[in-house]
Order: sequence, then structure tokens, then C-alpha cells
Amino acid sequence: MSAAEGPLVVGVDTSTQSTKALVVDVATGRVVASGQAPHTVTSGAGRESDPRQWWDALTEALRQCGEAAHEAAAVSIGGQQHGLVTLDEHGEPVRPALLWNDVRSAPQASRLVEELGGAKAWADRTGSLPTASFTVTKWAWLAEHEPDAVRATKAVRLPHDYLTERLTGQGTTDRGDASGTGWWASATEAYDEEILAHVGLDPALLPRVVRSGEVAGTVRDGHDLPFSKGTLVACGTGDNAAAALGLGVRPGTPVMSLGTSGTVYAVSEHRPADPTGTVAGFADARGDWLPLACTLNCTLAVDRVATLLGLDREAVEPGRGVTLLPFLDGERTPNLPHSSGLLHGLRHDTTGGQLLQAAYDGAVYSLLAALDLVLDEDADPSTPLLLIGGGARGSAWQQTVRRLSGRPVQVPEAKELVALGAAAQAAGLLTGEDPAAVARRWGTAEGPVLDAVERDEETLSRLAGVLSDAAPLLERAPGNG
Ligand SMILES: Nc1ncnc2c1ncn2[C@@H]1O[C@H](COP(=O)(O)OP(=O)(O)O)[C@@H](O)[C@H]1O
Ligand SMILES: O=C(CO)[C@@H](O)[C@H](O)COP(=O)(O)O
Repeated sequence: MSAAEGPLVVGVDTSTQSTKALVVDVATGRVVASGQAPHTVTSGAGRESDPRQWWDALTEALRQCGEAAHEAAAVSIGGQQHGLVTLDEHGEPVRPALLWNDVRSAPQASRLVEELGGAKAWADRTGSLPTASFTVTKWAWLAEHEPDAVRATKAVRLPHDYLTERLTGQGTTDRGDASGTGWWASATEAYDEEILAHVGLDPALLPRVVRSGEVAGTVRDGHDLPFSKGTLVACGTGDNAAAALGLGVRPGTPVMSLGTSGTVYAVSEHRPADPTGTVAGFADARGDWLPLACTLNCTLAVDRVATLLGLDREAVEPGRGVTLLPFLDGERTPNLPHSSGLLHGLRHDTTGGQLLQAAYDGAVYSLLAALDLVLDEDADPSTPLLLIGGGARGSAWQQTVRRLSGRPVQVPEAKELVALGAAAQAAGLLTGEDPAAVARRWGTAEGPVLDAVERDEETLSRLAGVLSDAAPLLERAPGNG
């Protein structure tokens, strides 16, 4: 491997299933070294992870990067959004983090919407209608179910904040990830003291929101990571905002990410405020906005269906008539937190491959239903949809998105767009460039374009029909007559 041309930076993606680290050459965008280590997430009623595992995974991922990580001049961390990390006076977790896909706080979400002025008021104020994914609903759930944990909490952080703070010793966050809490007002770009007071959270427990381009801190002494003391640390951001940076997208280009979560989003200069709650009005990591729709059931749900059928994930077969809504974890888009998977249209001649294809269709449908809503009205429909995340590597995912969207689909060759976005943010600290411009200079979005095919309207309307007809079933938990 040839020597780097420019300084090196480290970009990290601490996502739901694993932490990935890249060492990147600032001059060329070449990935000089990489590492990855898994996390565990609880199953059953909730979805929780021990934040200390994220730190251990970061240590391991950086160890795999070898010598190159030692040379990094700056580092930045992107991470799964929304997770509630509660720390005691020593900075130790009071309890495991409640993750974005934990739906136990659905009753608190509905209650908060009602108590604070209704859907439109929330959208106008915070840009979003809080669902069970939002941090504010998790805090309200904790206050109700574990008041001792709330009393012991001396700092509240998001997943990427937790790791950044362990690097720098300072409690910081950024506008992108703050916008997914439900207690950050997008209208004023500040913490919303009324919402915080309503849920009994002291603003002093929250991190400082660092501006884009500002240094969050420097690496402190006394840990086992391969960074030198004084290495610059950027503010980091939520994983979707980081991927938007990593692709260098401009308004009008839609992105679909297929990972543990499915997301569809675009950068916009207009502050979103969707009172239906389909689109979350997130901020991006620069100074624009990131209207986004997110599903809870994506690659893991489809892989689970493949496993149940005893099929490889690519063993799909075309077929009409069978519909599978893969809501194995409940769902967020549409907002059906208590729902479960639903199968309709099964016949004697339905094959396993057709059932598997139906699972892909069901997972992609909800994301595509939100596609036009995240794009500005004047967006050009012939602009390719950028397909990223682990699922984007799979042919069945690519072909399903292509058929159900009717759009050209571009699959960037770069694999870890979240970590690359974090690396671009770290690079921006060194060069003074806009991180999105850094990513464009690196050519991170480049990759083959699959031409548009005719949109499969029949499948789309069948899915819409089943979703609507099955509404009463999907609104309640299985077995809860
Ligand atoms: N070649 C592939 N084809 C289809 N799916 C894949 C492939 N490789 C990985 N995946 C899926 O990608 C998922 C991980 O994606 P990733 O974006 O890394 O997730 P996250 O960031 O949520 O942890 C896994 O659940 C796996 O099902
Ligand atoms: O909740 C959201 C977005 O609002 C999710 O997209 C999380 O940010 C988790 O991301 P992955 O682990 O699937 O990348």
C-alpha cells in the first residue's frame, strides 16, 4: 500500500449492530485502513445496549486499523440516532442505553403529543412529531418506569456524544443529532426549555451543541485508543446526517439507506415541519435540513424471513398476489409501534421465493411511500436514488428498489458512507473545507447506475390496500384481541 499523500483522519460509525472505523487520506479520500467490531442489542420487550460495549468496539475497530490510526490528525464519530444514554456523576452508564428501535415508549410519545399542543404544534416547534424512537419519549418512559435511574442521572447523552465525550472529556453534541431528541427546537435551533421542563429534564444535564466546523475538543490522556494527546475531535453527528455528508449530496438527490433501519432522506434548504409525522424534520450536520423517514424493519427483518424459509437472502422469485408486511419489531413508518408481521394472499402454489420477495417489497414500500415527501417539490425525478447501507450490496434489494421506485438507482462503490462522512467532517477541521465538498472531492458517491425500469404500480397498490384494510389488526399487539 502506497504512503498517504495528505494528513490522515479517522471516521467512525457507531451504529446499531457494530462500530466501524476508517483511516482516510485527506488528500485523496483513499481508505488506508479499516476495522469493525460488533455490539449486542437485547431482544424481547425492549432494545438496549451497554454504551461501554460501544467504547470496547471502537477500541477493537481502531486496533484493527493498526499503525495508520496513530498518525491521524483528527477524528470524528457518527452514530445511531436517538438512543438515550444516562450517565452518573463519574460518567458511567446508570443503565443500558434505550435504543432508537425500542418501542416501549409509544404510550409516552402519544401522551406528549397530546399534552404539548398536538401534532402541528410539535412539527412547527421541533420539526417532528415524536414517535417511540425519539429520545424525549424514552426519558419520559424512564421517569415513569425507573425513577431511581432518573434520579441517579447526572448527564444525558446520545450514542455519538458518549464516545466523543470519552475522547475529549467534554459533553458535546451537534445540531444534526440534537434534532432527533425531541427537545431541540428546530424553529430556534436551541434546546426547548418548555419541553424539557414538561418531562422533568434539567437542561444542565445536556451536552453543548457544537457548531459545524467548530472543534469539539482534543483527545485527552489516559485511555487505550491509538490517538495522540491533542488530536482534534470534530463534533460528529447522527448516522444519517453523517452519510449525507459522506455522499456530499445536494438538495434534490434522494438517499435510501438499507441497514438495521431503513431510511430515506434528502438535504433541503427548507426547514421541514410535517404534522403527519411521516417525515422527521431533522437538521443536517452543516446548516441545512435533512427531512427523513425511517422504518424499524429493514435488513434484519428480511433476513429473518429468509432464515425462517430456509432460503439464501438472494433466493427471491417473482410472483403476484402475496403480500408481507415485515413489521417484526413493530413499526415507526407508518407509526404502528404495536404491530407485528402480517402475511396476506397465501395460496397452495405460493413459493418460498415469492414469500421472500414479498418481504423485500413490504420493507421497501414504506420507504418509497415517503420518498416524494422528503424531496423538495422542484426535485428532478430522473435524478438517481443513491442506495447505501449493508443491504445496498444485495442484488434482491437493488432490484426491488429499482422496480418499486421506477427511478434510476445508483449504488456508490464506497461502502461505509457514515464513517466516510465522519472522516470528511474531521478533514474539514484540518483544511477549513465544507465536509460535503470534501466528500465530493473524494468522489464517494461514484458507482454504477442501474437504469430506471417501469414502476410496478400493481404491487404498490396491493401493498397500500393491505396496509389500509389491515389497519385495526396492525394497531394492536398480536394476541391482544
Ligand atoms: N451482501 C449483502 N446483501 C444484502 N444484505 C446485506 C449484505 N451485506 C450486509 N447486508 C445486511 O446489512 C445489514 C447491516 O447493514 P449496516 O448498514 O451495516 O447496518 P447498521 O449500520 O444498522 O448496523 C445486515 O443486517 C445485513 O443483513
Ligand atoms: O432512528 C434512526 C433515524 O431516525 C435510525 O436510522 C438510527 O439512526 C439507526 O441507524 P442504523 O443503525 O440502522 O444505521
